[in-house]
Amino acid sequence: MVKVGIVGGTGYTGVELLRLLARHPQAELVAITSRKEAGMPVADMFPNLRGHIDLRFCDPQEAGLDECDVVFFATPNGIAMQQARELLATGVRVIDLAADFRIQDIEVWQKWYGMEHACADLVAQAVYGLPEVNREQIKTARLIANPGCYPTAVQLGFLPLLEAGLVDERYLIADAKSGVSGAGRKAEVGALFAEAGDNFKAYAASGHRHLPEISQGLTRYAGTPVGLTFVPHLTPLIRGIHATLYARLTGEADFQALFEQRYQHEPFVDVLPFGAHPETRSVRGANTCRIALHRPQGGDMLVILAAIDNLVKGASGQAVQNMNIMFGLPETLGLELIGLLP
Ligand SMILES: NC(=O)C1=CN([C@@H]2O[C@H](COP(=O)(O)OP(=O)(O)OC[C@H]3O[C@@H](n4cnc5c(N)ncnc54)[C@H](OP(=O)(O)O)[C@@H]3O)[C@@H](O)[C@H]2O)C=CC1
Ligand SMILES: CC(=O)N[C@@H](CCC(=O)OP(=O)(O)O)C(=O)O
Repeated sequence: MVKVGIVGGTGYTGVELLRLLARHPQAELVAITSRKEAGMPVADMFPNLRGHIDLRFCDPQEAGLDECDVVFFATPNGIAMQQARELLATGVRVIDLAADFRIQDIEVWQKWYGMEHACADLVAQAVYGLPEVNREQIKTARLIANPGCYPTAVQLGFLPLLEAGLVDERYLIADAKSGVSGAGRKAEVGALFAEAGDNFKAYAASGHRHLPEISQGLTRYAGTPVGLTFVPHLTPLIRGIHATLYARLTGEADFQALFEQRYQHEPFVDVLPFGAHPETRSVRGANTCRIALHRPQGGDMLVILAAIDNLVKGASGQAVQNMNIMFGLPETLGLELIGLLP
């Protein structure tokens, strides 16, 4: 059994980790932290976990995290980087769901995240936890930078085209929409029902902190710097990300076959028939990314549609997928979930 600790058990990614790990046949939850709720039974806060988890939240300082095999940080940006070194030194493996270890260029990270990095040297050791590109490195990783939600959908959508060198990498467009749970569980006016319900808007159109993360990945797959326009939107959904991606073609190929072959052995990427429209509800609660291709009017633009659940393949499901790979477990263990439709 893999002994698991979770720092930040009361946020949306934290409770999603709990939902997945409670039923995971090889995971034993030993510590779940919350500073504000220390002492409270987990199932009192999250009634869906009644009968599945009988632990109480505990303070991070008293959690005994160094006795775990792996610790997930489901905390705001800037927390894992303060504790990772100590945990790694005691042999604990770390999976950070925040962005502390995602960007290799520390100056770029500091600019976008507005803080000084506490352990820049560890960033070089971290493996970016997108199994579809880094599976081999994840197997032996001690520190995983779990990808952001938008970056997961956008990178999986562009990946086969950039690897094949069939699009103009200077003018990529990612038009992405997220549900409100992407903003986390903290109280925020913009996430109130009366603000986000029955409304639709773009935000951070001039620059979102996921831009450097996505660009870093796409540049690697293309083998040359990419030009990306990324505009996120807030939709009145609770869960889900839908990305509409645009790329100008520079060569001809059977694009459908290209995507199907690239993802044929990937358990969590589903390439739909050409011309289909993936829906967020088809992946709600599932660790799946559904992708479909379109070529409007047979022109030279390829449109890729990608849908994920931001809390599952976009966060906690992917984190458990990474744990499975790190501990030599079947990659799909505890993750064979079907989307909740309707
Ligand atoms: N929501 C999403 O769709 C996605 C989120 N992420 C990332 O995952 C991380 C968690 O997100 P989310 O669950 O939405 O966040 P929330 O804001 O909902 O939850 C944050 C959790 O962290 C704990 N926490 C806050 N500050 C500290 C601290 N200083 N030390 C220890 N624990 C702390 C909180 O509990 P307490 O204050 O009681 O200790 C709480 O349990 C974030 O970095 C986010 O960017 C990544 C992909 C998708
Ligand atoms: C809808 C919404 O607000 N989404 C969040 C992104 C989700 C996320 O948590 O990503 P990180 O892990 O990289 O922080 C945002 O745009 O800030």
